[in-house]
This record gives sequence, C-alpha cells and structure tokens, in this order.
Amino acid sequence: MNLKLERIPNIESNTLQITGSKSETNRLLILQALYPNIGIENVSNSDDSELMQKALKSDEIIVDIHHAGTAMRFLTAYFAVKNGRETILTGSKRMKERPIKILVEALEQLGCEIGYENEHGYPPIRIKGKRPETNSVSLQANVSSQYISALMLIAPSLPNGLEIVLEGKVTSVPYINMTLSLLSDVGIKGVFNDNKITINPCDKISPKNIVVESDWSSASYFYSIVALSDNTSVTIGSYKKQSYQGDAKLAEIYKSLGVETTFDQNTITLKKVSGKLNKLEEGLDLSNSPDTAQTIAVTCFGLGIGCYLTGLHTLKIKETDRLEALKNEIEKLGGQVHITENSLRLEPSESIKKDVTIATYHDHRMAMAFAPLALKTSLYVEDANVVSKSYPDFWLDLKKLGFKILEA
Ligand SMILES: O=C(O)C1=C[C@@H](OP(=O)(O)O)[C@@H](O)[C@H](O)C1
Ligand SMILES: C=C(OP(=O)(O)O)C(=O)O
Repeated sequence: MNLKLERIPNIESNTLQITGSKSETNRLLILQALYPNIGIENVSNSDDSELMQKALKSDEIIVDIHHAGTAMRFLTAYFAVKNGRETILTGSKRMKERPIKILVEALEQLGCEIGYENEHGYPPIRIKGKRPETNSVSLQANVSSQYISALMLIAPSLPNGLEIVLEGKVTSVPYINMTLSLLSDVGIKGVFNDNKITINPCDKISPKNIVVESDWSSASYFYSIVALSDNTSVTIGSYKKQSYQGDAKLAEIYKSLGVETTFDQNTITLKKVSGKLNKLEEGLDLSNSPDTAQTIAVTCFGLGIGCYLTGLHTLKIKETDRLEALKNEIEKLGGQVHITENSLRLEPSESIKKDVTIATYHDHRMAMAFAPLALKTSLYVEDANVVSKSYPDFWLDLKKLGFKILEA
C-alpha cells in the first residue's frame, strides 16, 4: 500500500496511547517462557512481538521470524539451550543478510550445536538444543548488543548462571542495561561492570506482574511532528520518568530542536517552544540510541538546519542499510547528505521538493521518520504497511493529529 500525505499547515493537539516497548516486550516474553509465572501488561502489538509469541508457542521445526532482529537473536539463544529440541530458525530475505555469527560462536563456547543452512554466519540456522557445559563466554561487543542481551536472558536458566566477557567497545549499552533491569524486576540477580556481566542462576521465581512502558522509539515520531509544527502540543502515554529505554534521551535531544517535555504521572506532553534552534552540527553521538537516528536526521532536514550524527556503526546491519537509505531519500527531497561507515552529515537547506515518493526499504523507521515532513510538503510513502513491524497504529494515530492521508 502506498500513501499520499497531503501538506498540512499544523497539527491538532491530542492525546495518544502508544503501544508497549517492543524491546521490553520481547525480553519479557523470553523470560516468561523460561519462568511461566511472569505476567506482562501493556504488551507491544508490534509484528515483531507477535512473531516472538508465535515462535515461543510453536512446536514446528521451522520457525520463521520474518524481519524481527531481536526475536532472531533472542530465540537463537533460547532454542540453543532447549535440550532435545531441533529448530531451523529463519527469516525474511533481509534477515538472511543480518549477521548472527558472533552469537552462534558464543553459544558454541557453551557447547551448543548450531549449523548454517545457507551462508556461513547468517540465518537460516539449524539449532540442536543442548544443556550447556560451561558457564563462561566471551564475545565481540561492538556489532550488536542484541547478541549480549540474548545470552543474558537465557543465563539464569543455566545450572551455574553465566559470566559474559565483552570484547572491544560495547555498543547500544542502554539495551544491555534494560535487560539487566528487567531481570532484576523479575527477581534475578546480575551485575554489569566494565566489560563483564555476571548473571546468577535461578530455578524459579515468585509470581510477578510487569507493566511494559510504552515505546520510546515510537515516541520519536511525535517529537519530530511537534518540532516541525507551529505552537502545538501532543500528549502520549504511558511513559515513566525513570525509563529503561535509552531512546528516552529524546527528551533532552529535542530541547535543541524546540520541543519541551513535561512528565505528568504516566504521560508526557511534548510542546513546541519558540526560540533559537540549537544546530546539531558539532556532533551528536547516537551509539546509545541508534533507532532515533532516522527521526533526528529528518527533523533537522524539515527544519532546514544541518546536523552531524555519529556512533551510527550499527545502522548498516539493521532492517536496511539505514545510512544509504537516509541519504537517498533526503537527497530526493533536495537535501545534501554525506555518510561514512558510522556517521551522517546533513547540510542546512532552504527548500523541500514536493510530491516526492519516499522508498521505505522494508524498514518501518524509514516510513515513520519521513511522515512528519507532511507539515512542510506533500509527499508519498511507498509500502506504508511496513510500520507494523513496531507500530501498527502509526497511520491511525497520525490521522488523530489531523494528518491527511490517502491511499495512492
Ligand atoms: O535489544 C534491543 O531490543 C535492541 C537493540 C538495538 O540493536 P543493536 O544493539 O543491534 O544496535 C536496537 O537498534 C534494536 O532496535 C533493539
Ligand atoms: C533495529 C530494529 O529492530 P530489530 O533489530 O529488532 O529488527 C528497530 O526496530 O529499529
């Protein structure tokens, strides 16, 4: 489905309920499969979380998790230690290009048996579930934190817990801390110090009900909308002042882009404030919140200001090569973008072309990051259903703010 977004002069202030964090949900679903007396509220309705639930219930040999990266990584570890079970874990065409070798090699150190069905180092993989023999593992930590979280999640179910030694500069650290915090919330002890994580073994836990905070990566699109609007506000729930999600950093980042955040019990109100914008040209390191990069780059483009985003080394192996995709699409709209392996520089610009069709590269965040530009120009979004990977109600919620969206 392609959509046309007509240019709108401003948005209508409204209150929206955002679905639960996909990252928190996917962690808790693995923990619930290991410790069934965990209850989860405000579960994410994302495709990725639904695929995770389906996979955890499946008795089939072949488990297909489509585009869901966290599900692929977490389930690799989960099935690897499920003694006696054989699973072929596969996914979409893109998933078969997203590396898994670092995690597979870590699991092999524990005595797990995993083979590649096609290309070495990539899904699909054939997993013969085993009871691990050791309780210590080391792995490269600068490619994806998901490999580390995957090991942390299965760690308490191992007879002696697990010591995980991280090699190199650790990336996407808040996601590792999120895993540790959720383990702690269900009563499992763990420590993360320098380059070592230790998770204690745990036979069973007392019944626990965990309420998932709403998704901060999804909130990013409302930050962008408010930044590009004129004197408006949007209230979204349910959020916590002390969040486990690294993307909560948006509240601080968007101060520079004219958005003020007010916390009130479990909602946040994003309000456009006038004043001078702080160009993000000195360098904003997003290695702790990689999923916000597309939103921030497009907001800056919509505002006509430049930005220099760094710490983007993980973007090339996500749903698409997000650096290439951003450059292509912003340049179609008339902007100028320079990319390296780990950074993006956007030049300030004065105008935005109209009626451009934005390609989305099977990446939900490409569709959602460009949509706020409807406050500046009319545009088309190709394959707009991609948003369901993390935020199925995205287009409905935009309509509630007065966006004029038509099938094209
Ligand atoms: O653990 C998680 O839930 C995630 C970790 C991040 O990945 P990387 O660690 O690969 O950067 C992030 O981009 C992804 O959307 C979700
Ligand atoms: C990178 C993402 O997801 P995953 O790696 O889980 O596919 C994302 O949601 O932006």
